[in-house]
Amino acid sequence: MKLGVIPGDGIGIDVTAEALRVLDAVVPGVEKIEYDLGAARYRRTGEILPDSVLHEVRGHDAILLGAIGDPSVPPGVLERDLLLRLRFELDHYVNLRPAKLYPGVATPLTGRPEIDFIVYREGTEGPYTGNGGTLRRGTPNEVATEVSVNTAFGVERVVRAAFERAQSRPRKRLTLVHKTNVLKHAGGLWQRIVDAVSSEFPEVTVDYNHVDAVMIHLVTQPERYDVIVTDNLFGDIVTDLAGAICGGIGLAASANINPDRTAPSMFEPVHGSAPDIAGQDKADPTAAVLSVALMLEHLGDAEAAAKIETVVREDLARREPEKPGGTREIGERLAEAAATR
Ligand SMILES: NC(=O)C1=CN([C@@H]2O[C@H](COP(=O)(O)OP(=O)(O)OC[C@H]3O[C@@H](n4cnc5c(N)ncnc54)[C@H](O)[C@@H]3O)[C@@H](O)[C@H]2O)C=CC1
Ligand SMILES: CC(C)CC(=O)C(=O)O
Repeated sequence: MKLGVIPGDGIGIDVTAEALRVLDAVVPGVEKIEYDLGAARYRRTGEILPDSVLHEVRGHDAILLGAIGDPSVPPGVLERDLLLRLRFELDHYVNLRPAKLYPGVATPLTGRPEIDFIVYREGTEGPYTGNGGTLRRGTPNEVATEVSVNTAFGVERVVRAAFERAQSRPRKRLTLVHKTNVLKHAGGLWQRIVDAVSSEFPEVTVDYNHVDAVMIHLVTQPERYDVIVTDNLFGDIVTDLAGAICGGIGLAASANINPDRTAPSMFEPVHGSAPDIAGQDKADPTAAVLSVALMLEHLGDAEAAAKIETVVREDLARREPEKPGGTREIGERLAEAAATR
């Protein structure tokens, strides 16, 4: 396996080191090429993602990414031209984000809700494409537009992938999340495509929730969800809340998948670069470690993926909520447990 590694910025660097420690313990000998991309390179050279690097990255079996974004760089520059460019150029149209409450993990919700759902977030369209513009900038009459791009092709392929996943899960339930009561053009397209594709999956129960209602249901009845399919922006927001109810954003893993395998898929935690705790041994590396498990599963090594998930599950069950350990300590614990399994 040839792995491209982009630690990126802030805690991306901290958690990636621990994710690789665990990978090495489970699958020794993986060839890793590390890329110096992110704020440091940008400050030093002005480069964000040179075409030559993008070309090289394409040749890997998978990419492991930490996080992108740094306060020393104007907001969005690296996020758009590095992270989103990778997702778009490598056609990561499924952003798969599992939300699972592991036994023993404290949730801010009352009781012991059952939480085990997966979000299929469209990854190449929506309002993240940069379409739009500004008129009369800096004047009282300034106009700003941010266009949400939704193509029938792009929506259908992620909807189909979500149905296939729902079909394979015991509950076989798929929820479209959108805002069709207001966003009639894009929402209408999503709804029509879900309706059309549903006829191919008669065993899957389909329903629909407005995204604002999902914010309520995730807190009051998270067990109602099995597979959620939604657009790029709604999926980004829904999965931060999903992380928070499952014990914290430091546990939330994510996979940017190119299901057609025309380019490598990219695995990264849901969280960002967290400059407030970067370099302080405070970041929980578990999300990055679980992202490695998603990567191994995608690459066909289900046994190694299951081993990582088991080790994480056992560690979470034993962790003291007030003293989970530092970034390195958690990484070492997980790697040691994985190596001796
Ligand atoms: N995929 C990516 O690379 C993403 C990058 N970003 C970028 O990251 C930077 C910071 O963004 P924020 O909005 O602050 O989001 P963030 O996810 O970096 O941090 C939000 C809060 O969660 C905490 N947190 C995050 N990860 C944690 C971990 N592993 N362990 C413990 N606590 C953790 C942080 O300390 C902070 O209080 C920005 O530049 C943003 O654009 C944001 C989200 C995703
Ligand atoms: C471009 C990213 C900063 C957006 C984000 O939060 C994400 O997609 O995970």
